[in-house]
Amino acid sequence: MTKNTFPSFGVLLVDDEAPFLRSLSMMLERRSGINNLHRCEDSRMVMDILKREHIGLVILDLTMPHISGDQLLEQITEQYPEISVIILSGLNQVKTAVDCLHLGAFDYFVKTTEEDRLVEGINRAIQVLELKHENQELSKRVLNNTLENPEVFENIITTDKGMRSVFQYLESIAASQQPLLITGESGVGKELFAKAAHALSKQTGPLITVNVAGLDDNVFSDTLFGHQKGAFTGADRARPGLIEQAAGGTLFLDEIGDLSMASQVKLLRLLQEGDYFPLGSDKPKTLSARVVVATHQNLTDKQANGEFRKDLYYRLRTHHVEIPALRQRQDDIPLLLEHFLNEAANELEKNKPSIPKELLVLLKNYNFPGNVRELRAMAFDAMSLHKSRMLSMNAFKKAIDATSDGAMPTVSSTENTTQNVFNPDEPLPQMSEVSDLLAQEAMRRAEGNQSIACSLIGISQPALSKRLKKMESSGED
Ligand SMILES: Nc1ncnc2c1ncn2[C@@H]1O[C@H](COP(=O)(O)OP(=O)(O)OP(=O)(O)O)[C@@H](O)[C@H]1O
Repeated sequence: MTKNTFPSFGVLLVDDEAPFLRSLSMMLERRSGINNLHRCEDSRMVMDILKREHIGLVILDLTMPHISGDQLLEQITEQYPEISVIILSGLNQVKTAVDCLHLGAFDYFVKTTEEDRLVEGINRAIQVLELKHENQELSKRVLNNTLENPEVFENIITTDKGMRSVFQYLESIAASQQPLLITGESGVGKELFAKAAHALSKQTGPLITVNVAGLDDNVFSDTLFGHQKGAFTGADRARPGLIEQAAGGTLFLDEIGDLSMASQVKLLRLLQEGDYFPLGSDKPKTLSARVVVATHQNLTDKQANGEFRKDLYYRLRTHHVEIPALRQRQDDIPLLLEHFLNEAANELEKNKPSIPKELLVLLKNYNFPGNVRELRAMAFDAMSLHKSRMLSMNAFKKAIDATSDGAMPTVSSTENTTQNVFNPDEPLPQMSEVSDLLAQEAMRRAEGNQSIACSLIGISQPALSKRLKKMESSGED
C-alpha cells in the first residue's frame, strides 16, 4: 500500500525518555496518521535538527538534562517564529503552563492528559499551521500572479481571472490532507478540477471516483468500506472498498449533495476519526486518501432545509472552490468553441470550419444552463452536420430554441423586476416607448444582427424591422 507524508512539514518530538518518545510517536501515527515524525532524546541536538530539517511543529518536554524545555522554547520562538511548539510536560502547574504560553507556546498539555484531548490539540495545531502555510502560498501566488504547475491545468480552457484564482488556490492547498469541496452548476468542469487537485497533490496513489447519487446506504457502505467474507448473504469472499483502493491518493465523491442522511453520518465519522470498519469486521482500517467532493447543488440551502448535515458541511468545506458558470465568463466562449470544434473535427476526420462572427454573438447572448458540457455538445452536433467551409449556425440555433430557459433572464424570471425597471415615483412609460427601448437594447446586445435580436426578445424579424424603421423615421422628423 502506498503512503504519503503527513503533514507536509515535519513534527519533532523531544523528550529524554526513549520509551515515552516511542509510544507517543506510535500513538500519533495510529490516531492522527502523522508519519512525518522526527524523534530527539538529546535536547542539545534540537537546534541542529531545526536547521537541517523542514520542521513545522515541535512537541517538547520541559524537564530535560542539558538544556531545559523552556530554554529551548525561547530559542525556537526567537529563531524560528514560524514553528509552533506544544509543551508536553510532567508538571501539572498552572503557572508553568501560563509562562510557556507567554513565551510563545501554541498549547500546553500534561503527560497524563487524556489521549483524546492530546490528539485533538495536536491535530488542531497541524490544521492551524497548514492554513497558515496555505495562506502564505496563496498570497504569494496571487501577488506574483504565478502558477507553479501550469501543465496541471492544461485541459481546462479559460482566460477568466476568477478561474485563474481557483487554479492558484488549488496550488496553495495542494499538500493539504483536509477535504476539498468543489461546487458549481452542472457542466462547469468540476470533475476536471478534481483531477487537477489530485495531480497537484503529487500523491503516489490513484484517483478513485464514485458518483454517490442514488446509492442507498448499504451500497454506499459496501462500495466505500468493503466487506469481510460472510458479512452478508452472498459475500462469499472479502472485498476491499474504494477507500482502500484510493490509498495514498484521492477519493473523489461526486454528487455529494445527493448523499442519503444515513450515509452522511458515516462519511462524517470517516472524516473525523480517519478510520472505518469494513462491513462485518471489528478491525478498523485507516483512511489514507485525500477526500475531494463535488456537487451542483446548493449545500447551504440543503443544510438550512435539514437535508444535509451541518457538521458534515462544515467539515467538507475546509477548502472550498466555486467554479463560475459559463455565462459569468463569456470571454471563455470563443476559446472553448474553437477547442471543441478542433476536437470534433479530429474525431470526425473533417476539416476545421471557419466560425461566423454572428455565431459568437448568438452564443454570448445565450444563458448556457448546461454550461461547458452544453457548448461541447452543440459544437460536436454542428460538426457532425457540417459540410461547407463556413460553419452553419443552424445546429446552435436549434439547440438554443429547444432549451426553454435558454434565453438570458427574462423580465418575469427576475425577482422584484418591476421595482428595478420602473421607478415607483415616476409615471409609467407608454407601451410603445418600452417596446422601442427593448428593440434598441436587443440590437445592441446582438451587435446589430436582427435575426439574433429577434430571438432575444421573442418577436418576428418583420416586426422588429418595422419597429426599427419606424424609430428611424420618427428620429428624422
Ligand atoms: N474549461 C474547460 N475546458 C475544457 N473542457 C471543459 C471545461 N469545462 C468543462 N469541460 C468539459 O465539459 C464536460 C463537462 O465537465 P465536467 O463533467 O467536469 O462537469 P461537472 O461540473 O463535473 O458536471 P456535473 O455537475 O454534471 O457532474 C466535460 O466533457 C469536460 O471535459
